Amino acid sequence: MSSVRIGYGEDAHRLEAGRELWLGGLKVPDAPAGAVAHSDGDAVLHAVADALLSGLALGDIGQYFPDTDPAHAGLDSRVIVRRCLELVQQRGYLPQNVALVVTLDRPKLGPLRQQIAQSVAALLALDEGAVGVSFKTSEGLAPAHVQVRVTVLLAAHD
Ligand SMILES: Nc1ccn([C@@H]2O[C@H](COP(=O)(O)O)[C@@H](O)[C@H]2O)c(=O)n1
Ligand SMILES: C[C@@]1(CO)OP(=O)(O)OP(=O)(O)OC[C@H]1O
Repeated sequence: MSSVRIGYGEDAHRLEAGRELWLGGLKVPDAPAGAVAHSDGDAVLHAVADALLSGLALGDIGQYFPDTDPAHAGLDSRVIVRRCLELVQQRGYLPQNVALVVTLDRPKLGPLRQQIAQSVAALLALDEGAVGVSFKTSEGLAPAHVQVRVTVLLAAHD
């Protein structure tokens, strides 16, 4: 197998008023709506986890954490990322850097950029500078929707 691999993941959730919005392991303050999901609905962490798995062709998070399993109701998505990282490490690989893009109309996430980068970096044992975080609006095309796309570079370790 090659010594470097690229992983790609994405996730989307419908947003509904009265729910919490979690992104990258952080609860977004004053969010007008949060994700409708079986777990905590953290689309950043779900996309990161899928990117880790896809880099080594290990499937996707639904196979490891089925949304039909009541045991996963309200699940803290950091648990999903930790498990996926473990699977990658067991195969001799470590993430090198992550690039993630969140598409969300409201609220503005710019003030949370550093905290999200730090949180994702800590989960993956990376420096904050190895996690690039971009935000986009949908330009009003999908106001009740959060979408996240993530790439990750994996490299074989000794
Ligand atoms: N939830 C969001 C969405 C976007 N931003 C920032 O706004 C700028 C413009 O975004 P466009 O989609 O209009 O290109 C850009 O700098 C984003 O970082 C944000 O902070 N929060
Ligand atoms: C996380 C899981 C499991 O609780 O469910 P959801 O929170 O609904 O999220 P989704 O992005 O649809 O991923 C599937 C499942 O693995």
